[in-house]
Amino acid sequence: MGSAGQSASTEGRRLIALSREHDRLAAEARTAAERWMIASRTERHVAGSLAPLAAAGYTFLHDRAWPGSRSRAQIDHVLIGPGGVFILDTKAWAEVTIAGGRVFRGQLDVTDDFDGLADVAYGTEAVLAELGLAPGEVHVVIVLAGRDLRPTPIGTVTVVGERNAAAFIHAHGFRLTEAQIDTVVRATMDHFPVVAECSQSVDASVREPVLAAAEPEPLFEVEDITEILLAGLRAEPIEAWMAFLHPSQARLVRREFNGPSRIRGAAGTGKTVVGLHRAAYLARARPGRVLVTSYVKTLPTVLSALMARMAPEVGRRVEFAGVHAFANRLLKTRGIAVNLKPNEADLLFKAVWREFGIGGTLEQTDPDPDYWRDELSKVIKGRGLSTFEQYANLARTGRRRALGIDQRRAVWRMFTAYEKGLRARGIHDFDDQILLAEASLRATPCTDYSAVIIDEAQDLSCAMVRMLHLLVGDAPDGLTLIGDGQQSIYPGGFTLAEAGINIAGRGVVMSTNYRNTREIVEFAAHVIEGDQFTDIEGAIQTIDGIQEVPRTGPGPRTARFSSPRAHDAALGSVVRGLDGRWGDIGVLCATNWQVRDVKAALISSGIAVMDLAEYAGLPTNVVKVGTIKRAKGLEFRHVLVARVDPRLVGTEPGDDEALAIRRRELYVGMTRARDTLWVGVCP
Ligand SMILES: Nc1ncnc2c1ncn2[C@@H]1O[C@H](COP(=O)(O)OP(=O)(O)OP(=O)(O)O)[C@@H](O)[C@H]1O
Repeated sequence: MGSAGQSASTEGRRLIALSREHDRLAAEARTAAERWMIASRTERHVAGSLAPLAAAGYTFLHDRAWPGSRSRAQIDHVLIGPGGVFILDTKAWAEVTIAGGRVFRGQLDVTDDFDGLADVAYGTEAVLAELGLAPGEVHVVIVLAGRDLRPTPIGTVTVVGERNAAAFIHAHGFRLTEAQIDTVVRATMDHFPVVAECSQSVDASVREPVLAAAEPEPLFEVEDITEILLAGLRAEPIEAWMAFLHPSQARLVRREFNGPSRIRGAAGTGKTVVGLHRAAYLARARPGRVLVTSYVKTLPTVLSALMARMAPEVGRRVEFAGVHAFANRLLKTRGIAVNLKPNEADLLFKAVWREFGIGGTLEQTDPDPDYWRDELSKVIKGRGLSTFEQYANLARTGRRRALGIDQRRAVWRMFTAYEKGLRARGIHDFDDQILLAEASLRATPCTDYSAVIIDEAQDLSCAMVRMLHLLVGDAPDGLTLIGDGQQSIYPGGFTLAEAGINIAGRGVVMSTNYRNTREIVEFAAHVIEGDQFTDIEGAIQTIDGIQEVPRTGPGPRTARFSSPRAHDAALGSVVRGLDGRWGDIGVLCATNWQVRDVKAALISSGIAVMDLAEYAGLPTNVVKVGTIKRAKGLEFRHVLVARVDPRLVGTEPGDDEALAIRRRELYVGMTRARDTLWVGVCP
């Protein structure tokens, strides 16, 4: 009996413990169920709020698996449409505040909770870059359910209220074509698989519950939806390359370089396009500013306008400045006085040339004072040489006249007299400005920049490259040099080794020409055929690889005139004979005075013109006229290269450096043309 009573009591206790365990599990399941129900209601509601986007061409993927994860974590929505790819996570958070770039839920800082999604976006970018999608087209959006909150960027994600989400997405405009959307949708479906239904069997029988149909009120009226759809239409149109690249370009945009790198390639191979995307990518991916710079002072303005359309969200994180403007600003902020007087410096040079050049060994070697001005500016000051020994031993890469020790002594005498003259007058030239900036950065480093991208790097002096290198040093992905030695139009070349920069194993060559037609590429290549030049990588180069040129068009035309007057008189009718808008036409000359004459000729035949010096990349319906130097890096549908010296076309290239540089300049002018090229030759 004793033992029977005992076993009954044990069984009783066991059942009580079991029922308690059931209660605990049931409570847990109820809490979990509530969470899921809230999440599901929230997600469904948010999905409803986004529904107007379907009419605007968006495809919705709901409840997708977290890529590469076995957990049950889900991505609420992935939207793919004309504005790009949007990875959405919905949050039904009650008390949310955003302050100082952080997100708080009540007192709790939850900003770091978004890191996982940022990683998902990073992985998605990599997968879609294989198709050519530019990395900036993948966005992470945190939607706060039921809330009204304007889009607020937090690191690489954007937090937005449910009410504002659809308009925010559609305001990205029409960046992808239907065919591109289809391609991206297919790859995105593979990348974010469907969540496998979880089939936990439930050992319980319950009465079918009767649920009240308590769906929340709709968030939008018809007017709201119309407004959302209009937002997309109002977005600025973009160029094809702003959202979709060639896969090799998209890969290069994201490529990690463990130190300074160089992107090389002939005109029109998309180097600047990659540079711009890379600037935006680096600005998004890391703290600090990104500097995009170039020798041509108008180019950064144009690139900045392109960036504003391509990736408005990176905003002020990417800074565009000509290399002189950058040095000027740096010195100003640091309170270093520069008394820049280029005209007075020119007069001073003329005086020292009269005293030390004319009638001596230098004039015998080359009677052109400009050659010696370049020797001082590009060879000596462009490198910041400070002792005669340095100059005596210098290789003088790319200079056409070999100088013996006596000639070098004579140059050095002229140089020291010039420097003394500058100091006596208390003035600086442009080279001083760079050298001062370099010295200042050496003494007091600047840590504001995480990356520097130099476009048309072949045109910078050695000291300029050294100064820019000091901003980022050899940091991974810090310095990117973009350029083409074939387009080098300033004398006094140097090698990167001289500038203390090592790019071993980090040089990339681009070889597909996206800008010009095959006819234009072949025609322009003819001008520089056999041209040998020393590239900043140090090797003597001829033509940069075989270019693939997918586009074809009409053959370029050459018109020969007996005088500049006859040439200018014909220009008006050539311009009128071109189809399309005047804004698509660029008329390019070698010198400023040719520009002045050509502008006058066009104006007198009733054609509206604008000087390239004032051009800021905005579409205007006027013909752009300017020097080829100003047109560096730019492009026009139709290009008229005007007043071309007959010596530059048709004859064999000699070993004359000045002529070789002018031929390269002509080549640069010709390769600005996308579709048609006209070349006016006159003595
Ligand atoms: N993936 C692409 N798809 C379509 N067009 C492209 C693509 N990449 C570049 N382009 C076009 O080619 C043009 C030339 O590109 P970009 O200006 O980057 O060349 P570049 O190599 O810097 O030329 P340059 O050395 O002459 O300045 C661009 O303006 C753009 O119109």
